[in-house]
Amino acid sequence: MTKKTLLATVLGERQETPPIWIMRQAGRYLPEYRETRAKAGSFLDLCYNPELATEVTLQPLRRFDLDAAILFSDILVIPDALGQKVRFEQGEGPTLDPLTADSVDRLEREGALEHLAPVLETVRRLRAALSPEKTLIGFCGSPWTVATYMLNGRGSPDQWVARRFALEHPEAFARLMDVLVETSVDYLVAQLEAGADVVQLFESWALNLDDAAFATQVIEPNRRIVEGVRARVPNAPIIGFPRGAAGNLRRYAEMTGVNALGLDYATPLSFPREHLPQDLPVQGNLDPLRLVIGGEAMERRVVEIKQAFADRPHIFNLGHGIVPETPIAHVERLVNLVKTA
Ligand SMILES: Cc1c2[nH]c(c1CCC(=O)O)Cc1[nH]c(c(CCC(=O)O)c1C)Cc1[nH]c(c(CCC(=O)O)c1C)Cc1[nH]c(c(C)c1CCC(=O)O)C2
Repeated sequence: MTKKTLLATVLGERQETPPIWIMRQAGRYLPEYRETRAKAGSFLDLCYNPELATEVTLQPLRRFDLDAAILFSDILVIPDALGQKVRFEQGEGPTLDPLTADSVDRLEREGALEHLAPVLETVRRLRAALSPEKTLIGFCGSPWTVATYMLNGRGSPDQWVARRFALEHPEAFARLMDVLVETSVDYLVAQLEAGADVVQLFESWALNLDDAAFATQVIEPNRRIVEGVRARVPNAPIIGFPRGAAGNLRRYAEMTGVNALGLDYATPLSFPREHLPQDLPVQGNLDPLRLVIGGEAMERRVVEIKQAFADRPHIFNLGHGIVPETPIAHVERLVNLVKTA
């Protein structure tokens, strides 16, 4: 049997050479993505089109020797499936009609999974198309991160509206977390049943929270998702990526029970050695800006990251998503360096 090295690493096996994938590896830095994207209509039309979503998921693997494919979709398909319609206007981030304390109870859980059926069809097609040594990664947004968009109606640098809502309307906020936890569990279980090997929880806005808010808004919902998924898919392999968690990283890993911990690029390379269990797999954490610049700025750091995490299971990745201005040649060089240096 052919081994999936990335899956094995999530499960705790250290590799001589770290496996690699790149957050947002299918995207606008690839001309073939922009071409397929133009055919699809809106961005969400692309997410809900199994044929085109399968195609863009596979595009980066045709160019680079990556060890995993990540399902092409978005974290905001969840609010869209719950009846809070999401729009992606050209050249802007996502917009939604903001949720209020009253409208939380009007979210429609029933039928949410049916709405997501095309995404699950994409997972099945990917499973069939991928060669057996490639790991297929499914994902969802973590409830707090998804809630920041649902409550504010768009991205915001400090998540002010959502942080305020959580403290001012704790009961409505708890009901919102319940809906998101339950829907996310159903969605991730369905992805695993459709053929995903691993799922990642994207908690992109785990920053700006005091440790009490971090416990209720980040740790507890993520813990409930891990528990809920594993109740139906025993030992499901899960990567948690709490971006910006900083001093809360260790507690996040311990209390949620994720198999592997995604590190953002602000996490010091000494952090795992000083603060995390020796056997905990980590993922990360090159600054995407170094991939844009390339040359020494990138190459030295890649070697440092590999050395710093060489004593434990390590999945090489960026510390956040790849950006559209990234030169393709730099991605080629990165993958080469990770595999050989
Ligand atoms: C916060 C968040 C979102 N989406 C996601 C997050 C968490 C990760 C992170 O923090 O980056 C996750 C995401 N979004 C996308 C993927 C696909 C899988 C992958 O290749 O990693 C994944 C895993 C595609 C996408 N999602 C989006 C694009 C670009 C849209 C386009 O092609 O026009 C892609 C390829 C759009 C999107 N989607 C979102 C925003 C804020 C934006 C606009 C910003 C931007 O344009 O880059 C919400």
